[in-house]
Amino acid sequence: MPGSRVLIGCGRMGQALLAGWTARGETAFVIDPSADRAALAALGAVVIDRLDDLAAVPKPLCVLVAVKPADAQAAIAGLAPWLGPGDLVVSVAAGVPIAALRRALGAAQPGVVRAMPNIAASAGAAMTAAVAEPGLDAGRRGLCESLFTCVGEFVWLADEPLLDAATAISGSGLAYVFSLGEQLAQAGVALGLADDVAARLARVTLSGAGALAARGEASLAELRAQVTSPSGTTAAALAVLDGPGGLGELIARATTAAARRAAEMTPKVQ
Ligand SMILES: NC(=O)C1=CN([C@@H]2O[C@H](COP(=O)(O)OP(=O)(O)OC[C@H]3O[C@@H](n4cnc5c(N)ncnc54)[C@H](O)[C@@H]3O)[C@@H](O)[C@H]2O)C=CC1
Ligand SMILES: O=C(O)[C@@H]1CCC=N1
Repeated sequence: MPGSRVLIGCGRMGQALLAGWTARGETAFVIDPSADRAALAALGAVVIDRLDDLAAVPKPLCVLVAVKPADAQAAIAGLAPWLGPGDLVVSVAAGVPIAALRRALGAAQPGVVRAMPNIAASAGAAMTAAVAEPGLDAGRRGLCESLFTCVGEFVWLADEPLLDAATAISGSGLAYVFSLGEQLAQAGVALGLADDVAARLARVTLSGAGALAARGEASLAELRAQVTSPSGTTAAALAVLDGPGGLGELIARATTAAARRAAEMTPKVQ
């Protein structure tokens, strides 16, 4: 890529993305006061201590903002003096709208994208959804896609409010699946299995389901049907899960709460 990648905020999400970039041979400049210099050097990343040092970084800049939502505007505002019309700012901060990012940029006029990846980026298995400002050119759209396709799959969404839905489904969704695994392990213990055996059965079942789903050869409904013998054990369990107050209802309530929370966070960061 011509120009330079700059990562602001190298915590859980930033590090996962950075590892994907550097594995592809991309160099990146990292701004994070808590940066683990040795770990970043091992990845081939360059830590920037003073924003003034950005003056020497080859342009155009492609800036990925991965700080907490409450820190996003301040982090971007600090960078604004070094940003121009040919640059790109991509924020993964949940609930921080493009308008708030644009306000923080002031007179600087880089292209702006808001994206929602997930932490499976650290395993090269992320799902990222994103919305670009209207008019963003194809070159920078492609550049944005490349930030995320090296760690998983990517989709553009038509409207910014849909990002709250994506946050509720794929951004946070891994945690629901892990929670399901925890519940399975606890249920195994209740049925008489030793703790470690129950935990192993649950973990490998989760990863097995993920592996089958990742093949993409069958829909999730088809995969479920393959496990479900008529009048068998799985059918007995699914009758409970599909019943009143069951999994469908719980997931609908949980994802509605997540999407609502993403929308609630918005005014606090403007
Ligand atoms: N953790 C997850 O599963 C996902 C997180 N996100 C978003 O990613 C963002 C980061 O989340 P995490 O990585 O989980 O948080 P984190 O707390 O692990 O990392 C945030 C990092 O930002 C650094 N930081 C704070 N202020 C800064 C500043 N002004 N300049 C440079 N660095 C600064 C901190 O030192 C820290 O290392 C959040 O906005 C979150 O909404 C999005 C999708 C999934
Ligand atoms: O919980 C959060 O706010 C972030 C956004 C999506 C996943 N983690």
